[in-house]
Amino acid sequence: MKYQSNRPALILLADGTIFHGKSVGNKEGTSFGEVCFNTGMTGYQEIFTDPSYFGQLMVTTNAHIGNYGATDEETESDGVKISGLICRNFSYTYSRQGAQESLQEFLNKNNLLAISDVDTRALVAYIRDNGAMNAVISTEVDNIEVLKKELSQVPSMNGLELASRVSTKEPYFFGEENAPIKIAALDIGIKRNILRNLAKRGTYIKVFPFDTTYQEMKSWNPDGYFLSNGPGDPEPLENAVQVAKDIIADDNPLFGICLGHQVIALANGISTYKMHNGHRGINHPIKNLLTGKGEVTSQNHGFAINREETEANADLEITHVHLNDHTVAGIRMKNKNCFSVQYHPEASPGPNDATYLFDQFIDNIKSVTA
Ligand SMILES: NC(=O)CC[C@H](N)C(=O)O
Repeated sequence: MKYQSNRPALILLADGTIFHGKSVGNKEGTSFGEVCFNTGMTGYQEIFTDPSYFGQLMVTTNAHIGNYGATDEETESDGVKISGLICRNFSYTYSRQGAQESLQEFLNKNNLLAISDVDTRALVAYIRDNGAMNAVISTEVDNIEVLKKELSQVPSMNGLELASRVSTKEPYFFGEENAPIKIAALDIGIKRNILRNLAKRGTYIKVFPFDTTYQEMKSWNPDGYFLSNGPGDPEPLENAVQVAKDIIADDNPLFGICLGHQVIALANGISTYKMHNGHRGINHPIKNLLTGKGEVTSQNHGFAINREETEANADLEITHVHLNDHTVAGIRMKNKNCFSVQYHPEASPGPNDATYLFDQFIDNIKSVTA
C-alpha cells in the first residue's frame, strides 16, 4: 500500500479565522466556497456528487472519510459537485466488497481539492456559533494576505443563482418509455435517486433544462410535473418560479423537493431566507402534521421558507415541521394538486422513512388521470 505524503494546508474563513490541516495526497491548489458541514456518518460519495452542494466547501463531521471507498452506483450526478472537502481523517485505504476504487482516486479523477487533519470539531463549533460564511482552502499557506483579498471577491451565497451551472444542457429521458405515467421534471440540480424513485413507480421522466418554459414542458403532454432540488438561493430563479405558477394555474399535479419546494413557496408569494446554519445530515427529525407521525430524514438546505407568511396564506397548509427548530418542512396547496417538502425523501444518503411521498405524488397523478 502506497501512503501519501501531505503538504501543509489551511482553511481561511471570511472573518479571518484560520484552521490548519494537510492536503489529501500531494494535490496542490486553492478552492473557494461557502463553508458548510454535514453530520452524516455515511454517504460521503452521494454528498460530494449532489448538485445541491455546488459552490460549497464541505466539512464532514464523521471522523473517517474514504474508509469504504467509492463506486459508480453511489454518484448522484455526473461528477463531484462540492468545491472542496475538509475532513479529520482521510482514509487512503478502503475496505468494502464492491468498492471499485479509493475515494482519493475518485476525487482525483474529479479534480477535487481535499484537506484532512483539520480540527473539524472546533471548526464546526465555530461555524455553528458564527453562521454560514465564505471560506477558502489552500495549500498556498505563505500567501494569506493574497488569499484574504481573493476571498473578499467571492460572491455571497445569499442572492446567488447557481441552478444554471448544474442543470442539463439538453433534455433527456429516464425510465421505461412504455411506463404508464409521464412526468416532466425541471432540472435545477436534480439528484439521480429522485429519478430512480420516480422510475421505480412506473413513470417515464423527461428532464428539462432550468430555462425551459411551461409551454415547452407541456408540449410533451406529461401527466405530472416535478421541480427538483438544487444549489444556491431560490429567489433569483425567475423562470422556475414562473413555471411553477403556470403548472399550478393549469391545475396539473406538481411535486417539489428542497429547492423545488422553495420555488413552489415563492410562486405562492412566500419569501425565503438564508438560515444561520443550514440542515445537512441524515438524521433530521420531522413531524408529519397530517398523520402525527415522526420521520427521520435526509436534509441538505441553507435556505428556508418564511413560516409566518405561510401560516397567513389561505391557499397553503403546513404539512411537515422540523422538530429541532420548527422551520417549515413541507407544504401543500389546499385547492390544488400540489405539495412539496424541504427535505429529501429519496435519501441517498440517509433513511427511507419519507419515500411514501413519491407514492403520494403518483396517487395524486392517478387521481387526475383515472
Ligand atoms: N438540496 C437543495 O435543494 C437545497 C436548496 C437550496 N440551495 C438551499 O440551500 O436551501
